[in-house]
Amino acid sequence: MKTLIIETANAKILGELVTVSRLFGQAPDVVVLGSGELQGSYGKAYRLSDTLGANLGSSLSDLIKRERYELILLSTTAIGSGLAGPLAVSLGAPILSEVTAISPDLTIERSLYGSKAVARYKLESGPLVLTIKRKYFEAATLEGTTATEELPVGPQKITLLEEIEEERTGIPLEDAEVVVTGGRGIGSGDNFSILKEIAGMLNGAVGASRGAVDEGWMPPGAQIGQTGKIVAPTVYFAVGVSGASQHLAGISNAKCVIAINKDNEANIFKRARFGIVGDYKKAVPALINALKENA
Ligand SMILES: Cc1cc2nc3c(=O)[nH]c(=O)nc-3n(C[C@H](O)[C@H](O)[C@H](O)COP(=O)(O)OP(=O)(O)OC[C@H]3O[C@@H](n4cnc5c(N)ncnc54)[C@H](O)[C@@H]3O)c2cc1C
Repeated sequence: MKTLIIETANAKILGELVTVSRLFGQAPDVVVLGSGELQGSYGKAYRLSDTLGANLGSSLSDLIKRERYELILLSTTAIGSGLAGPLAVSLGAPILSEVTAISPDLTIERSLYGSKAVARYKLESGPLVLTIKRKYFEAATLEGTTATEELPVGPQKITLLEEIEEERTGIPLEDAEVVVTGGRGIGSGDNFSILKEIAGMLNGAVGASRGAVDEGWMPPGAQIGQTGKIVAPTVYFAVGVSGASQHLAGISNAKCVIAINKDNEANIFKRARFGIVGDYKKAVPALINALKENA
C-alpha cells in the first residue's frame, strides 16, 4: 500500500510511524516538517520548512493527489492532530484518529469512551488518513539519514509570532522508565515533594492525575491520561490515584503498575501488579527507606 508519513524530524515519533507503515507492506515515503536531519531510509523524502498546518494543507494535498498515496500516517502530536483533519477534508478522505493497534489482517483499532470500548475498522480502499496514538507502537530503529527534496510551502495564512518552550527539569515524562504519579489523595502541592524524592532516587519523572492538576498542585504538562500524556514506563507508581478510566487510558502500555491507595476497592488496584492498601504518608517513606537500604 503506497504510504506517506508526515512528521517532524523527531526520531522517536518517526520510528513509531515507520513501524506502522511496515505493517502495510511497502517502504514509506516521508514529508518531514520544519528543520532537522531526517533519520532513517525511505522511498522518497520531502521537506516542508513550515510546521503550521494552516500553511501546509495545499502543498500536502497536491503531493498526495499527484503521487496517489493510499495511506497517510501522522502522529497524535499537536502538529499531526492539527494537520490530519483539514488534510482529510481537502482529500475527501476518511480519517481514523488515535489508532492504538493494527492486527496482521490490517484491522485498525482505536479506543472509545475513555478506553471503555474498542472500535475496529477495515480499510476497503484508500486514501485514508490515520493518526497514530503515541507510545502504542514500538519505534523502529532508524538507521542512517536521508536527503530531502524541498516542497514549496503554500500561501502563508498564519504566521508564528513566538514559541515558548515548556519549562522542563529532569527526564521528560514520555521518556521516563520510572514514573511516580500523584493524585488528589496526595492532599497538597507541597506533599508532591515526597514523590519527587522517590522519582529522583529511581531516575524517574513525576506525573499527576487530572484530580491533582485540577487542584493546581501540578502543572497541566504533568497530567497523564486521556487528555494528558501517554506514558509507557517499565514501572509506574500511582499514589493516591483512584484509577478512573480516563487516567488508565494514559498508562495502558506501562509494564508494572504499583498502586498505593487507602481504599482497597479503588479501581487502580485492578490495573496494578502490586498494591499497597494504606496511607501513602506511611507507605512512601517506608519505600524510600527500603530504597536507601538497598542502594
Ligand atoms: C473527558 C474527560 C477526560 C479526562 N481526562 C483525564 C486524564 O487525562 N487524566 C486523569 O487523571 N483524569 C482524567 N479525567 C478525570 C477522571 O475521570 C478522574 O476524575 C480523575 O482521574 C480523578 O483523579 P484522582 O484519581 O487523582 O482523584 P480521586 O478520584 O479524588 O481519587 C483520589 C484517590 O486517592 C485516595 N487517597 C486519598 N487519600 C489518600 C492517602 N492519604 N493515601 C493513599 N490514598 C489516598 C482515595 O482513596 C482515592 O482513590 C477526565 C475526565 C473526563 C470526563
